[in-house]
Amino acid sequence: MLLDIQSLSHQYKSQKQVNSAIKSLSLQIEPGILGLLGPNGAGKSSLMRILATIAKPTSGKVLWRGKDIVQSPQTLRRELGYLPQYFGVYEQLSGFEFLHYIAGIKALDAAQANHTIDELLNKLNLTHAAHLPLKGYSGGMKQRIGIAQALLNDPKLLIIDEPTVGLDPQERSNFRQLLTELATERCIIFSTHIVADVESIADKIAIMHSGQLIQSGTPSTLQQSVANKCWTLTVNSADLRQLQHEYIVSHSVRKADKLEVNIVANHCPDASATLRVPTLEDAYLYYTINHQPSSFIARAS
Ligand SMILES: Nc1ncnc2c1ncn2[C@@H]1O[C@H](COP(=O)(O)OP(=O)(O)OP(=O)(O)O)[C@@H](O)[C@H]1O
Repeated sequence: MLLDIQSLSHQYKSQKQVNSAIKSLSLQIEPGILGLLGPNGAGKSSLMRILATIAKPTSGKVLWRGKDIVQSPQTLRRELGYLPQYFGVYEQLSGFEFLHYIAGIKALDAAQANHTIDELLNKLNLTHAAHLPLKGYSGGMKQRIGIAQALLNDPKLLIIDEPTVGLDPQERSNFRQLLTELATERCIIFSTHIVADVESIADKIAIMHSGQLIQSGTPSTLQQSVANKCWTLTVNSADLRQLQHEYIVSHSVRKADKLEVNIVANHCPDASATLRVPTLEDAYLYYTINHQPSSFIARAS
């Protein structure tokens, strides 16, 4: 296994309080795409910063190829690409200049960097804008420059934190396609609170809530684990609010003067409700709202 997270905890301490952002989290990560899902404040970015060797854990260990990343950060950094949640660029530089600047920081060989930058600009559809200042780039183009800088050293661990924020639907779709192409023989950790971003591309999903890992598994394992809890029900529009109060409503569609509502619940919500095929969104909502212990899937399967 490439990345082994062992009982990791992280606390932010201020004069007045201690905030536990990660609580005894263990996870083993193999090559492929890991979708790290969780609501705002779940601890995803804190975990990403530790994995990127920018922050040190309060306790626990992370091993990369068997080596502790706090004791030997360089072993990981040589093979790491990181796109943080808030990625700033020097707006007056062109895409080409910016990538050269980052290649310098990463101490890459200059001739090799030239070649790699050309390749990456081409792969990320940015060749046409390579010599234009970054201040004229769209959100999607800047995000692609962010990915390009993370890929400069051909990383074996690529960490991307909420990369699709600000992208339009076409750019999101292109971005997912790109990640699928990049996923062979490397670990990609993709953090997001948007299930649709990862459900079609992730090999494995990990769900965080309140600093804890509450579930992990393949998308289909997670979906199957809620198979007997996903119901469809047709109701009057006026009943929706009450249903939302009582149940997890994952989706609703207007059908003539009625509403077809998807509900996730442990028991049948109404005699007229029928079971339906579960989605990853159902599983995500079920676990984050109910906050089940991580042994649940093992018991359910
Ligand atoms: N620098 C900090 N100082 C104090 N508390 C922090 C700091 N950074 C994060 N936190 C807290 O740690 C917890 C986890 O935050 P984190 O940003 O890791 O979550 P997240 O899942 O990435 O959420 P988001 O998607 O909103 O960024 C939250 O309660 C947050 O307020």
